[in-house]
Amino acid sequence: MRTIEDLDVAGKRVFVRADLNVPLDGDRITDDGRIRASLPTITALRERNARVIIGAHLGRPKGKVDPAYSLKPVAARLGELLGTEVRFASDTAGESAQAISRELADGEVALVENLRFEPGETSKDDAERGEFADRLAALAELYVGDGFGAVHRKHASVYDLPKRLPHAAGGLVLAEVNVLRKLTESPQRPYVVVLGGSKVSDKLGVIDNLLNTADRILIGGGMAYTFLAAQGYEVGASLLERDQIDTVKGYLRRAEERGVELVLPVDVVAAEKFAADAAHDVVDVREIPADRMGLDIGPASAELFASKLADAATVFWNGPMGVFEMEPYAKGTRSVAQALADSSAFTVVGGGDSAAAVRALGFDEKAFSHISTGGGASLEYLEGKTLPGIAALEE
Ligand SMILES: Nc1ncnc2c1ncn2[C@@H]1O[C@H](COP(=O)(O)OP(=O)(O)O)[C@@H](O)[C@H]1O
Ligand SMILES: O=C(OP(=O)(O)O)[C@H](O)COP(=O)(O)O
Repeated sequence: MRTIEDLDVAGKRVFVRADLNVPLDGDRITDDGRIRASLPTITALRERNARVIIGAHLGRPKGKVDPAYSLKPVAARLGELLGTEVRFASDTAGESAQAISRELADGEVALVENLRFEPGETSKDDAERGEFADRLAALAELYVGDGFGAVHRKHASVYDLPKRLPHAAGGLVLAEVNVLRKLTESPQRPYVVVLGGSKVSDKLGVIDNLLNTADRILIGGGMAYTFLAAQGYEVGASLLERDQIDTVKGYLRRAEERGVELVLPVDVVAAEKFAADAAHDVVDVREIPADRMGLDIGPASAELFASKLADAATVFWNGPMGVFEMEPYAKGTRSVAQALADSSAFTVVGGGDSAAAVRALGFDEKAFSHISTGGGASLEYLEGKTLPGIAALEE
């Protein structure tokens, strides 16, 4: 892949696709890790007198303008971290973005509004995505792909735009790929993968391939309930991908055939509703009440998972074990993070929320070998898949 050193950026408008998908509480950014991770590339471009136009997404607004998903607070935080004003365009590629891109001086920085406000960004239709990519291409002369957390998405700004402009990979994408490559080439064994979180339908598919590479897979978080249901347990009101139960039964079978240990929770924290102050109890997975939802793994599961991590030589972890944002459901995530922090294994934590969780729970980033900005992106990279956002940069 070309790097920014290979581009002549001075005086040019450079569109940087970053991943600034940070957790928010209202308009307050609760973890700015992804913004910080984007700084080195932006700074390197500014130092070389580029005019930097950043494009990114926030959440999943589904092709419609929704003020709750505005990137405006992100522009403000980015400006604070860079120590310079970040001009904010109130649209993605419309009048506001065009005017700002024309006015930008060398070394200045702008951020356009949430790219997912446009249906063309995420469309499955090549022509619709292409049309939006054309409009984005008109904002700049060069493209830098640096949004590692979104490189697994075949989206206009990730996949189609670099086909329209001379392009290079940013430092973050290069750094992430360098670390993750170690896990795909010859991971030290035992190699343990820990999966959790809430993007269950997105991430279930990776298990198929992980069964070829991992020695042990621990499944917690919202991911666990489809597995528990596949084993015949009632999961009450917990997160469940009902139409994936048969697929998951296949994973359970194949894991056994291949000698891969698939470890599921044995107890969970079952709450009356999705709230910090809801009534909640630890229950055995065989006894989840019909009107309760599992919002964390229980203490016996936390201990079991820690024991399954103790002898690991390599660990990849994506997805919190519970709703760590609410204190009553943070213990499982804390205990997995502690097991990784105590381990002498090569440990990689990936994902926007997983990275935010280890920081929010007070862990020193240095306790882990690498904290990746991408969850789904890392998982798909580990599967050995060609990721659209990387393939486009390699062309
Ligand atoms: N049992 C659960 N039920 C519902 N949500 C959960 C559960 N466990 C974890 N979560 C949620 O999963 C979210 C993170 O999932 P995901 O986006 O897949 O992870 P990442 O961003 O690290 O890739 C967190 O906001 C967390 O609250
Ligand atoms: O948060 C992200 O991924 P992650 O939760 O897998 O780490 C990325 O910004 C991609 O977002 P998406 O999964 O809505 O495409």
